[in-house]
Amino acid sequence: MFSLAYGLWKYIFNKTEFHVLILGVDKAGKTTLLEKIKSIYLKGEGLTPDRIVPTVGLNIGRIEDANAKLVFWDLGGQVGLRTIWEKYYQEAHAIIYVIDAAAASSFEDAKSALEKVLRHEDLKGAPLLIFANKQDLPGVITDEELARYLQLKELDERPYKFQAVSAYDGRGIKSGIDWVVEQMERSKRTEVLRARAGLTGQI
Ligand SMILES: Nc1nc2c(ncn2[C@@H]2O[C@H](COP(=O)(O)OP(=O)(O)OP(=O)(O)O)[C@@H](O)[C@H]2O)c(=O)[nH]1
Ligand SMILES: [Mg+2]
Repeated sequence: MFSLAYGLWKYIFNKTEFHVLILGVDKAGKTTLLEKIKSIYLKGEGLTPDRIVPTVGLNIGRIEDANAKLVFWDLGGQVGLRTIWEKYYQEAHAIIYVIDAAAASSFEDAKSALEKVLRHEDLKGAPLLIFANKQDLPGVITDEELARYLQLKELDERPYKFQAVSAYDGRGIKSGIDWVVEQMERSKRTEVLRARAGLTGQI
């Protein structure tokens, strides 16, 4: 009886856990964003930009919002480290792709790396949030301009959104996260990952 009641309690009150993969070329601002996300959602935790170094391994961040637990995986974007990205694809519910909107010289690299990500079978149907980062800098391009520049046909195969953000002042981050949570909650891919894990509401 107790286990039945406990099972029901867990079913009702346990929040779904989602895995969000943060990708993008080196210096796009992924780790700075992750630390800003932590400081927004965990009230005060999170490193300041001056303490962040280029990522070689994996940074993990965990937050909770009203309905969901989110686990962020932030990987290194240097060319030699991008082969590691695909090891995380199968388990990811969604992708946040970060672009330095102030560095026109990085756009081509960012575009071709994103094309490769979107072509990968293991990410089929995963919602994609594209952050046009560094909006606090002069001369940045907007999220709409970035969308026009990228023009990827692979985008049509999944829910996607462009969002202007700054990992320094935090603008745009919360509405981006709200969007990605909503997408993951209703995503067919979430059902597939859940079925694979063989657990209800536990992936
Ligand atoms: N002005 C400004 N600078 C930023 C912003 N986000 C990141 N930066 C700076 O951009 C540089 C790279 O930031 P990182 O967070 O290390 O970039 P990354 O994408 O994690 O880089 P890798 O780990 O090498 O892949 C650092 O000097 C950051 O302080 C932002 O929103 N505004
Ligand atoms: Mg990093």
